[in-house]
Amino acid sequence: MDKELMKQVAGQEAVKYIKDGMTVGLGTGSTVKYLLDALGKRVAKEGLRIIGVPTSNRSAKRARDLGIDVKSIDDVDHIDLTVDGADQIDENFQGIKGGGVAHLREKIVAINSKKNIWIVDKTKMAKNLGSFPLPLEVTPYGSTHLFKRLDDMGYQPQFRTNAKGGHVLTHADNYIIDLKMHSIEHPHELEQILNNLTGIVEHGLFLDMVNTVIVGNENGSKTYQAR
Ligand SMILES: O=C(CO)[C@H](O)[C@H](O)COP(=O)(O)O
Repeated sequence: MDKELMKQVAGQEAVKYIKDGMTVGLGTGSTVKYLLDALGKRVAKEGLRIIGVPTSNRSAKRARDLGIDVKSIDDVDHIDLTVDGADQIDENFQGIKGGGVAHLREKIVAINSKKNIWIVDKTKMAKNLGSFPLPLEVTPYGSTHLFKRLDDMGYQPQFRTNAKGGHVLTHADNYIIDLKMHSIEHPHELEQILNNLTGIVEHGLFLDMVNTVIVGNENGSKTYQAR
């Protein structure tokens, strides 16, 4: 089965967790696109009434185009469930996110959700985190000094750039620095270090956050209860 099909089956499985009347956080990325397609069909066919809370302008547009009602996080009083993708998930169900530049909003939505589901294809599962570069959203102001500090700490930083060589900008017009660490042995320790570095708006370590992981594979999908 190819990767797109594995993403699709994970998205289609996740949509079963969404019930009438729920307020649902809508993640970002190519896997979430399949969730949105499946959700849009349920809204159209079954008249499912949900409010979507998108984590990116891309997901907001796609949801609206599919007839899904969307609201900003600040216009809802709770979020029942969030379904999002992930860039890498380790054997303890800790994750890296932010490959799609949306991890600040994704983390805000995730921590304000009663439940979190991640949907991935099987290539995202790993023993340890780190072979996927860890994204940091950083303030442009002082970012060259922060970069040097991260380099001195041995974290192998790299500014994320676009095709024209300019900085990739986040929703908040911040920059992204990716840490090419290859292996993250102690994610909680790294989290503490990054939390204490001024200039990092948010990092892409999502620890102890996900409840359910749905992994698309050759045979369909497998669901894990993480916590
Ligand atoms: O964190 C993210 C965006 O910031 C995405 O959830 C992550 O990059 C997964 O995307 P995809 O499903 O396209 O692989």
